[in-house]
Amino acid sequence: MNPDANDVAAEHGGGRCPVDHTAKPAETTVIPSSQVPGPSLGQREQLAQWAQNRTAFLNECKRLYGSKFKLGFVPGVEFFILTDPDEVKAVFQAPRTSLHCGTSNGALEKFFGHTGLAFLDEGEHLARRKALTRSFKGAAFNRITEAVEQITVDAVAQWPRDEDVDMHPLVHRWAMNVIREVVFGRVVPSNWPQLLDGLMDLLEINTYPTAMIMFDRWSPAKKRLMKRRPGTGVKDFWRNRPRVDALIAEAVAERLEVGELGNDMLSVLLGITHEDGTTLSGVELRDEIMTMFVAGTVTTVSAVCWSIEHFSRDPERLAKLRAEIAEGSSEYLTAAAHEVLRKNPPLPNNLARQVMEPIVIGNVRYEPGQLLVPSAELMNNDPERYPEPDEFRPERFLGVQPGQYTWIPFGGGHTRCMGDQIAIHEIRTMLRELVTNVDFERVEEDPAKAVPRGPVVVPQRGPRMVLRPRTAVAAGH
Ligand code: HEM
Repeated sequence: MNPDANDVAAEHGGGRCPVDHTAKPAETTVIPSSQVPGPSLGQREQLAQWAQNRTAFLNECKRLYGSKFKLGFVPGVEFFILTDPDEVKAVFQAPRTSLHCGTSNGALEKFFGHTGLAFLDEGEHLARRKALTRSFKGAAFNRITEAVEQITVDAVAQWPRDEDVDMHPLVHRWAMNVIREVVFGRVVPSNWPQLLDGLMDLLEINTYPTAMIMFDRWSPAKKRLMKRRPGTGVKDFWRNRPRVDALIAEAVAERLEVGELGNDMLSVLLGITHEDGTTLSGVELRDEIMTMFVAGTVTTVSAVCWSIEHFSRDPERLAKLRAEIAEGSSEYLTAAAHEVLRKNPPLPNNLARQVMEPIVIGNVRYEPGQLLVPSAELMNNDPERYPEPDEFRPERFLGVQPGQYTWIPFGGGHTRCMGDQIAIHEIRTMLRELVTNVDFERVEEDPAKAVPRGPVVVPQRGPRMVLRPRTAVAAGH
């Protein structure tokens, strides 16, 4: 039996805990998930509303139905959107056998295959994640964060000045170079320029609505048909994927020849053995490497682009950020990174967990096959927690750590983003380098609309900017 909290407090010489832990929790009636409210609109209409203005649709559902509601915009799939921090915590802490994460990542299968970390569950996920931790923490983390500084200085120095540019591809190439460091470390493959171009071409599919369709699962006949259909990006995707696969295989073969192993991800992957003693296959290596190049870039790029969007529209806060940086402090910079991830979580509603065995969360019993979705978008923008949530206001996070179950851009539990600290470092480093060296001149007056780009949400058209060089005096050199 667990010791009573009061006994523990007394044993450690503390006063009595003000909460009576012996009190029985109030009886709650467990209801079946069929009783969770939700719009009575048909599937097509829900999908149309989601596609037309997802944020408004979700906010309206929350207003009408409360902190959790049911949506059914995909035939045969019931989504339960959750926004109560206790219920979100219960989802993140649920046993691995009750809720699966991997099985609900189908739309990304076309990039990652299904043997990478994001697709694994239960024991396989645990083992892979444990092995990979060495390439994210400790000495590896220090190596990566040091490299991010140089990669960022080099990138910003090369970005065009005094011309109208779309920031997205520039930021994306920079983020790819960071993940190159995570994956390959100091032994950069000799085909990296080709691999970088191939990855950028492959991810162009994210600019089409097709990106979130599971077209990998189409029949060969449908694949042939869709390849001929213009404006879907599918043909180019299928042309680019084997090219990228071959370049990754070449890079792996080169590493095996060089034989140098360290704490980079490829080294760690090459050292993994399955229970039967076999090492990871070429497909498994590819899937894991692709997981990093997709999961670790599209998200960070979204956050950096939103940071540029917000600061380019807010001269006062930009001046405040610059003043702080000039003083050698970084509290406001960190608060800005937290705020951008609050206001514009790159993955607004992508934390789906599939119910594998009946589970009670809150007062609801969910059934196998249903999808539980903690909504980062709704939670991070709750006006009771974050007054005037539409305002970009880094001050909210000055001296305040974001809550583990109320600020969830990185998800949570055993599948919480592995690159969260790297991502925060990237956002901070890029923001600092940019605001120190350039002035932003907006090409478009109006605030950028939030538009989907594959799994993430980004500012429409980039944002587009003219980067004006700051004079040495203005930059504080
Ligand atoms: C702002 C940037 C980023 C955001 C918002 C973000 C967000 C997320 C989210 C929401 C998840 C799913 C978490 C869950 O299911 O609970 C995830 C998973 C993951 N992310 Fe990130 N991510 C970012 C950057 C990165 C970076 C830079 C890397 C790699 C260096 C990375 C690697 C991963 C991996 C490997 C997973 C799968 C974890 C697992 O299944 O165990 N992410 N990320």
